[in-house]
Formats: sequence, C-alpha cells, structure tokens
Amino acid sequence: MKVTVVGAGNVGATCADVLAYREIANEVVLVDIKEGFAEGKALDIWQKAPINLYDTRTVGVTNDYSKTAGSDVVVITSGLPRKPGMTRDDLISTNAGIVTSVTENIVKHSPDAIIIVVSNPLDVMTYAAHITSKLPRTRVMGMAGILDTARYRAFLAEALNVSPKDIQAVLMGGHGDTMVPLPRYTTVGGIPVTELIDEETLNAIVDRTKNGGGELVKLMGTSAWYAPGSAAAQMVEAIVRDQRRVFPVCMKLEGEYGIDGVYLGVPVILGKNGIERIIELDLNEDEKQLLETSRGHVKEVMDALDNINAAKA
Ligand SMILES: NC(=O)c1ccc[n+]([C@@H]2O[C@H](COP(=O)([O-])OP(=O)(O)OC[C@H]3O[C@@H](n4cnc5c(N)ncnc54)[C@H](O)[C@@H]3O)[C@@H](O)[C@H]2O)c1
Ligand SMILES: O=C(O)C[C@H](O)C(=O)O
Repeated sequence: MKVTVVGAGNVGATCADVLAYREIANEVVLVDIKEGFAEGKALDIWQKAPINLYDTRTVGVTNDYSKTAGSDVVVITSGLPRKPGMTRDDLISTNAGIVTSVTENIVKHSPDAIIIVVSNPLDVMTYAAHITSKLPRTRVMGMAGILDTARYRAFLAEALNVSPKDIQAVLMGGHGDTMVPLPRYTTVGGIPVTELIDEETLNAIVDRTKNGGGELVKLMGTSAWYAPGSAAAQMVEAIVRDQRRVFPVCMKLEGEYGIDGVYLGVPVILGKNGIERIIELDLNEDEKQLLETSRGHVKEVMDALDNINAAKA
C-alpha cells in the first residue's frame, strides 16, 4: 500500500510518522512546497526505523507529484494553521487555493486514490477537494470527527477517572463551534454516560470539546498536531486494512439526515472502498436543531468559497 501525505508540517509529518511506525503502509510519500522540507522530515522518520523497528519506507519530495503516482490513499494537510484570535473560517481563501491545486496534482497521478482532507476550514476544504477531484463522494472525505470525539472522550476519561479506551462516543456536524456532540450515544464500558456523570459536568465537557481546537491554539500559538495527525492515520488504516471501522467523517450529504449538498460530519463505515455506508441515527428534535444550525453555518462558508471562485473566474 502506498500513501501520500501532502504538507510536511506539524500535522502531515505526525501523520506520516504514525503511518510508518505502525506499518500502516509499505511506502509513505511526503510532499511539501518548501524546498527540502519534506525530504528532511521523511529522512528523519526513516532513520527512526531501526530504533522503533519498522519497514515502512518514507520518501520526501518538493512539489514533485510524479513520485506520488499510484497512491492508494492521499492525506491533504497542506495549508495555513490558524493563530490566536483567528477562526478556522479566516483561512478559507488561502487554503482553498492550496487544497484545489494540490488536489489537481494528486488526481493527475493517482486517479483512483481515496482522499482524506485535513486542512481547515475542514468541511469547506473537503468540498473544494471533492469538486476539484470529481471523484465519487465516497472517496473524498474530511478528518475532524475522530479528533473531536477523541477530545470529548479524553475529557470524559479524566472527569470519570477511567481509561479513555472504554469511552465510546459519536458526534456530528461541522468542525467548529457548531459541532454536535451526542451524549445520548456516549457510553463508558457499555454504560450510558448520563448514568455516571451529572448534567452540569457533562455540559461543561461538551463546551470544552466544541472549543477544543481553540484551547490549543491559545496555548501554543498554532494549532494541534499529535491528535490530528494520529486521527488522519487511523482513517488511512481503516481503509488500507479494510477494517470497516465506524467513525464520524465529513462528507457530502445527498439527502441523508434531510440535508442535500452540504459537507458535514456523520457516522460512517470506513473500509477499502472509502465510505462503505452512511449510518443514519434517529435524532431527537434538539439534536436535529443543532445539526440544522451546523448545516447553516457550513453552507454559509461554502457559499463564501463559491463567491471567491466566481470572482477569480
Ligand atoms: N481537520 C482537523 O481537525 C485539523 C486539525 C489540525 C490542523 N488542521 C489544519 O491542517 C492544516 C495544517 O496544519 P499544520 O499545523 O500541519 O500546519 P503547518 O504550517 O505546520 O504545515 C503546513 C504545511 O503545508 C505546506 N504547504 C503550503 N502550501 C503547500 C502546497 N501548495 N503544497 C504542498 N505543501 C504546502 C507548508 O509548507 C507547511 O509545511 C491547517 O490548515 C490546519 O488548520 C486541521
Ligand atoms: O483548531 C484548529 O484550528 C485546528 C484544528 O481544527 C483543531 O481542531 O485542532
């Protein structure tokens, strides 16, 4: 299996490292626009192989997409991260240009690849990659839900003083303040979370999850990378190993949840063909309302991208 990761910065290099040391792919090609940067990161990861004992070859290139040819999966992490005081949506015009040109190069050399977008604003960058690639919607998806649920699960594990391994959760919607955590579908070792935690603590955890990215931006001056890079690698693993894992993934909805033509996180089964099945939960009225708010926000940013593209044309 060959996997390309575009963008050798914080998230891309972390993703490539996880793909290598967990031997998720035989070959990982790291691409960056900065001269020598991806080559250096790939060489560093390869020099770790004798220490961490893995065989995955890592190759770095500066904008040479011929080396990515025949990739089974491509992860797009290229683009600016936000700084304190910015929203993810502030990145739209720069990152849309980057994601669009990267996607064009990717499909030229790997027309059958499955594409996982990480760049922000996530839902709208998934839209940009999807319309550029012209691939089926089951083969172009965005990573955010695994990260957001991981944050939620980590906060819950801390509050309950239990292993994060035993917390199962799902959330939906856009990757931003309007994301929709679903406490009704959260369990701790099979026990509904609401039986173990009071409402006030749970609501505080939901709020912290919604602002989880911003909390890290404030602390570090740039956005997170360990959890995001690992989350993207987990999606790659589900695909290349045909694991049929159930994850929240951003994709174009075509009537599911009563939504058409908007890119949002929903639970899916991930396997060798990409999105194998979309799971439609029976949401209650409150959850439907939250999802509608999220849909409205993402649609506004999609419209903003359409306007940017129209002005360029
Ligand atoms: N979806 C999520 O949950 C999530 C989580 C974390 C970060 N992100 C996003 O991921 C992106 C990357 O974050 P980061 O922390 O790795 O940033 P970074 O600045 O460390 O790395 C980005 C890399 O992209 C490269 N790049 C820029 N234009 C390029 C092009 N045209 N072709 C190839 N490479 C190019 C840059 O040279 C840089 O090395 C940001 O947009 C960030 O907001 C998303
Ligand atoms: O918060 C960001 O800007 C990066 C990412 O979307 C995150 O949630 O960590």
